[in-house]
Amino acid sequence: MGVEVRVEGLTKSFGGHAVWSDVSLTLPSGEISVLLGPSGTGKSVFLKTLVGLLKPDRGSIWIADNDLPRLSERALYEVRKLFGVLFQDGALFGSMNLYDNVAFPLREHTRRPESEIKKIVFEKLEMVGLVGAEEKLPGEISGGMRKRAGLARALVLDPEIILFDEPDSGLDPVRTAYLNQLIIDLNQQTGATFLIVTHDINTARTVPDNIGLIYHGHLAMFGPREMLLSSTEPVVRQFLNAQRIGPIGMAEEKDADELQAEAASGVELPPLPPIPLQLRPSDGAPRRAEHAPGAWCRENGIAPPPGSFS
Ligand SMILES: Nc1ncnc2c1ncn2[C@@H]1O[C@H](COP(=O)(O)OP(=O)(O)OP(=O)(O)O)[C@@H](O)[C@H]1O
Repeated sequence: MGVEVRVEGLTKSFGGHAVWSDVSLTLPSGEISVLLGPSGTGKSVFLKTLVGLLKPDRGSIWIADNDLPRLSERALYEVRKLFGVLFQDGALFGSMNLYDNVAFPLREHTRRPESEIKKIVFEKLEMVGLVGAEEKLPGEISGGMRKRAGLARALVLDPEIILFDEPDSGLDPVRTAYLNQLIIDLNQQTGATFLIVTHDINTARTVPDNIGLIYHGHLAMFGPREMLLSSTEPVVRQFLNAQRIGPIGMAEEKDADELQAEAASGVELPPLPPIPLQLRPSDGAPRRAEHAPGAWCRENGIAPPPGSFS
């Protein structure tokens, strides 16, 4: 029912260039965490490193008493079964219909009879609302349906940890809202630990229990949602409120001259917007890891922006 993932001092580079260094964070068991960051800061690399597709230069990824980068190939193969991954485009096989795509991990990794496979495939297709589309090829359905099919496939081995790489990319706002609700409902049903990489600020503000921000080769901040949504730390504040004013420039970090010019121009950031309530499961029940709205702010003596949690 979900496991904790503890990352300690993780560093990854390609050809001597560090993508990010010394990343430490804990994904609490059964909770939803979101990872944000400007394009190219290595969020996808982080997901691939977590699941063992890329090897870090340094650091640990602890799941119970297994340190993933130090496991043998054989042991890693077993631990990988704890993960379900939804890749950006759904990563479906174009020549297979949705049924066979979803059945694929079961046929590859288990010896279950076809009758049992059928039962599981239909259960997962039902969870993502795709019963009736099982005969379709990926090329015959919309992008949103492909994401849901990829999600059904990610769920098929009953993972304890689910990683989502930009589940909302290419979706319109309405489909994104439906997908976010589906993510909350799946978290409620499965109790798995979720990590979502997204660029969608509305998703980041309403879906997770925790938020992390990667910027300029390091983890700028990771913690409870209310901590980041009430933060006045310049990078966090700029990114989570989608502002141009702040340390993050068009392509990279602004230099000192640019920041000075910005300060001299007298333009100020607008006040922090109210912190919204977290999305709840469709049946209106409290989330598994629900913390009372405003509890983190109260416990830490932080006044939330006016109008929060209403
Ligand atoms: N296998 C690889 N070999 C060499 N460089 C790589 C490899 N994979 C990723 N990179 C580099 O690592 C950096 C981070 O890439 P990544 O795709 O993780 O960024 P991202 O934060 O997910 O970006 P986006 O938000 O645009 O999807 C990029 O500069 C990319 O070119």
